[in-house]
Amino acid sequence: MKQPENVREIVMLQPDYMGLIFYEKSPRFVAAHIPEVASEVKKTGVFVDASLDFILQKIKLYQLKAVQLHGKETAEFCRQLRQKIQDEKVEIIKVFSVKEEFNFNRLEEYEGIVDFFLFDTKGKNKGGNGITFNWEVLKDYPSSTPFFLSGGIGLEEAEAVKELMIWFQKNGKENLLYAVDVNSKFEDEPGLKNAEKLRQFQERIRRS
Ligand SMILES: O=C(O)c1ccccc1N[C@@H]1O[C@H](COP(=O)(O)O)[C@@H](O)[C@H]1O
Repeated sequence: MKQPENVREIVMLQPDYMGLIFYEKSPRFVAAHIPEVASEVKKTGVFVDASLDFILQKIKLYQLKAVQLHGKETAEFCRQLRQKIQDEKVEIIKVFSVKEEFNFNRLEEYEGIVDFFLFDTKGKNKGGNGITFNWEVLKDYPSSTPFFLSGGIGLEEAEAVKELMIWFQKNGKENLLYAVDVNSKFEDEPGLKNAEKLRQFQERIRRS
């Protein structure tokens, strides 16, 4: 999200999280003022290999409730960030890019430091590539840290998302697939979300 009026419109849909991208090379880079949003909507800063100071500054300025680390941030970096924000209730979401396969051993050193993992598709850009990955790999997810599903999710993927949610429920892992992260497939232009498409998506994935 980056346009004030669009933020107001999308908040009405009561998303759990709302992403603000603080990566200058992104067409979604937040340069404008972002209006206050209801406290239930967690404003999430998306960063790519940013410095600790830069992240801390944005947390304060935008009252961020979560940070999404979308670069090559190490576990040690996440630990330092956690230490700096331990008095504020700011969640840390660490992103991993996936294509056909994924080595889940990579998560181990982040366990207990970050709140969530997020799986996005490996692509030519750091994020916002608009392409899905092979979600079958997630059925081998070995961790107890909940994760966000991301990467190229649009209205056409609603049924497949629901099937995956049901699979996790049926296999006693209902708390692991914690959230579904959508981005470019719901835009009229980069950074401008289409409220009607998002409403339809919510309706489709929430329908039991
Ligand atoms: O969207 C961007 O421009 C972006 C730039 C740098 C890092 C992350 C970015 N977006 C994140 O990418 C994923 C997937 O997006 P999409 O659905 O494939 O468009 C999502 O987490 C965005 O927050």
